[in-house]
Amino acid sequence: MANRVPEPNPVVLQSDQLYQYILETSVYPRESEHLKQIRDATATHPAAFFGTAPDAGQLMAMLLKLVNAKKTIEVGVFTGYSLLLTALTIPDDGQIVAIDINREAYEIGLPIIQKAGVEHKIDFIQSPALPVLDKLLEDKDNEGAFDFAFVDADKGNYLNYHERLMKLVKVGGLLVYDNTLWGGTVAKPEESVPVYKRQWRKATIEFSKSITADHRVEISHVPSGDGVIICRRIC
Ligand SMILES: C[S@@+](CC[C@H](N)C(=O)[O-])C[C@H]1O[C@@H](n2cnc3c(N)ncnc32)[C@H](O)[C@@H]1O
Ligand SMILES: O=c1cc(-c2ccc(O)cc2)oc2c(O)c(O)ccc12
Repeated sequence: MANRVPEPNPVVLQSDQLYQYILETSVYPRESEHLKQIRDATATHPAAFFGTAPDAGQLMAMLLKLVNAKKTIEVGVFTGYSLLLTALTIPDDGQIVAIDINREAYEIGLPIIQKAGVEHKIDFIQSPALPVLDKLLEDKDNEGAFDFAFVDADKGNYLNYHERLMKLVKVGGLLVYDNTLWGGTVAKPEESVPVYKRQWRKATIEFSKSITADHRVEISHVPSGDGVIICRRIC
């Protein structure tokens, strides 16, 4: 049913119809039943727009497969769309450290994650993410121990997350950041952007600039969903 409700085009594709075309021809037909259920369960949430865009999710699943990700970190879980897709994609003995300040939203998706039979792969930690990442780094065994990280939380902290994740993710591993086009506002004059969106717009532009200047990673900035920056750690 949720497939039939037009999704807002989070970015500046040529038209909403084009975004709908991508979803209906390439994304929804391949989306697992349990992921659909999480979208349905989230649809009436006042912050339903928080959920990772299904097209960006499909890209993420492809990346997880390409690097044979087994051990991952997720910062920003909400109701669990990106978390469930990660859990469905990594092997049965894979492991996800999933961090969010809000457990209430996670509990909306949790029964679906349980039905999907992948809860055993998830270590959900209710906390601000920075202290959790710092705690992980206190154990030297965690350095380079992760294959993949996905960040979809407070945009002002992306660079702080990046510095820590660069130590936790192995050379050759991927760090993926969501909302890097911030609804297309990054390319608009500040005055034309609603005031409430300006702070995250500025943080997003600064993050993007810093990542481009960071030669420890190869990057690709993809206009999928609300924009995704993919970083591959090279040293
Ligand atoms: C956009 S939502 C994540 C969406 C999720 N990836 C999905 O697919 O549904 C952002 C989440 O980040 C969480 N968050 C915000 N600030 C945080 C912080 N400092 N540490 C951990 N989580 C945080 C919020 O509680 C919220 O659930
Ligand atoms: O509208 C939003 C807002 C956020 C957001 C802002 C501040 C935080 O501390 C966490 C999250 O994230 C969003 C998001 O990830 C998305 O895909 C769409 C909209 C928003």
